[in-house]
Amino acid sequence: MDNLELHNILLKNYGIKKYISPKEMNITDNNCEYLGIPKMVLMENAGKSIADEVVNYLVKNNKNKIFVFCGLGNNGGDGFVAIRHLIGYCDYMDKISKSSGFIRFPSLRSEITVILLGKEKEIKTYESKENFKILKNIGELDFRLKIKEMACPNEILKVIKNIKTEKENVIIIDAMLGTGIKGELREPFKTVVNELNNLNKSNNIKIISVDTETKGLNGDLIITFHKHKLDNELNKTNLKKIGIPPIAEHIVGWGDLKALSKINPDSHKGDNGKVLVVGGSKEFFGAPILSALASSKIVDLVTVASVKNTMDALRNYPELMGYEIEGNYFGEEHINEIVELSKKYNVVILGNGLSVNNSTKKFVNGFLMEMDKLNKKVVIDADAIKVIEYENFIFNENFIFTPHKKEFEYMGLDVNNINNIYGIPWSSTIVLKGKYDLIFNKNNIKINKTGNAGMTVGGTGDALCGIIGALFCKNDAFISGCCGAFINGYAGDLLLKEKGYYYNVIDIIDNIPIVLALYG
Ligand SMILES: NC(=O)C1=CN([C@@H]2O[C@H](COP(=O)(O)OP(=O)(O)OC[C@H]3O[C@@H](n4cnc5c(N)ncnc54)[C@H](O)[C@@H]3O)[C@@H](O)[C@H]2O)[C@H](O)CC1
Ligand SMILES: [K+]
Repeated sequence: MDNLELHNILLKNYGIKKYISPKEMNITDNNCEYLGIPKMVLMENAGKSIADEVVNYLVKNNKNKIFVFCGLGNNGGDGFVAIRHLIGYCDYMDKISKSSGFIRFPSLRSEITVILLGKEKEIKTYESKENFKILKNIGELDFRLKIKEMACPNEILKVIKNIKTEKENVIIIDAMLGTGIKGELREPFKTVVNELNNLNKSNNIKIISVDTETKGLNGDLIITFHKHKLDNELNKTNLKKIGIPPIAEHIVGWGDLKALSKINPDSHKGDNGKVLVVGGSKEFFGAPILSALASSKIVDLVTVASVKNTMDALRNYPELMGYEIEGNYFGEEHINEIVELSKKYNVVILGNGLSVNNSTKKFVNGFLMEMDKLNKKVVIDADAIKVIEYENFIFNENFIFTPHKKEFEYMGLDVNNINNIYGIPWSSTIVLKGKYDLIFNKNNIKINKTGNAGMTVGGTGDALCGIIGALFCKNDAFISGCCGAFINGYAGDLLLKEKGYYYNVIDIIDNIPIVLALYG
């Protein structure tokens, strides 16, 4: 069974998530674009679904004045689209004679007032800017559409005071903030939310929120998209599908890379990650160096702990540091010193070129026991996977395994006998390599399609570990596994375009910064 089939089978086992976090929604949104669905299309679908719901509300409750408070992000953009569709329900005549053969639409007899809480030039995204421009084009000619750009709380207070005096029935649409909110509410949003909450006491006013209620707002109805958001009260939320395919939540794309923690410009040496690579042996002295080179493209400090042969080879790489152990293989006698050494690093990458024998078996099992106690983040690859005694092994959430199919079977998990994968018991993250990489743990599963046949060249697994280990310094295991697989494969895809299949792992490693610059 290939990983694509396995993914489809396992997906059923994960079931459908009812809620989605803002971070997951953002990743999904961006991965829709990766799948080829423009954000503009999603915004159009979202805005139309708002308008349809508002019109229903209008007809049922005979409301006919609308005030839309819009933010500067895509929540505001949804608001702009909704207004355009609401105008589309308008007609120029108050009465429509039967003979004219017009179908009776719920006509909005009076105006729609749009309050942009800022200046047009402050609107953040392309799709939002474009939709605001369209509204201005319409507003110039259709006097029922009044557009105001306001940032000063006092000006806004005047508008809200006028709403208070309205005799007619009013709908207020909250398109201020959605899933992009960060931290405590800033002005002028804070004033608006407080005033709208006071306003909402009168029964001729109803408040409808786009996607989520702006923090602190207590409205009457929320129209949310694609999946329920954790903060929304379900009993006043209508869920609208806007054309996001389920796979958008399960494909690894640039949306995942955009969600990686960013380098802090004021950081000091070591703040952006320190990786310790524990691997190598008399025969296989190069593998840990490849892993370390890949990590060194992303983090500040990388040290290779290994045997003399590796140290000799390491001299050619001044960007890497070395820690030499006695003997030709890691053994029980090395556990304490490497545990001590590991305390200075954020992540340990274990296994590349370690060799499979009794000595390394004792080292790996004893060392991982200590890593579990220290809650240390470890990427476990290749020979380390082969020597772990799984029967009483603790798969904790700080471990990432990077097996190919054969190594996966060492873990007692045969892809052709998936029953023992169902109900995955562990918190650890697995990156199951293949034509399609599967990244999964007990909560999530994603599939990565970057990469090509040129990646069969030696060392690409070592490079993958290095990337994952580096990302793991500042990110959680699942997103590190996903992005590591994406970056490694995408680096290979760039080379395929440039050189055909004839590239090696050093070419891949050199391409890591290019992929991160493109999407990170
Ligand atoms: N996910 C989807 O499939 C779709 C989502 N859409 C809508 O997009 C918003 C999320 O848009 P985003 O631009 O990421 O964020 P917001 O518009 O919610 O807010 C960003 C905006 O707000 C400012 N801001 C952030 N924090 C604060 C704060 N504490 N106080 C004041 N201002 C704040 C920030 O500077 C930005 O200007 C989602 O909810 C949906 O409505 C798509 O349009 C349709 C598909
Ligand atoms: K909102």
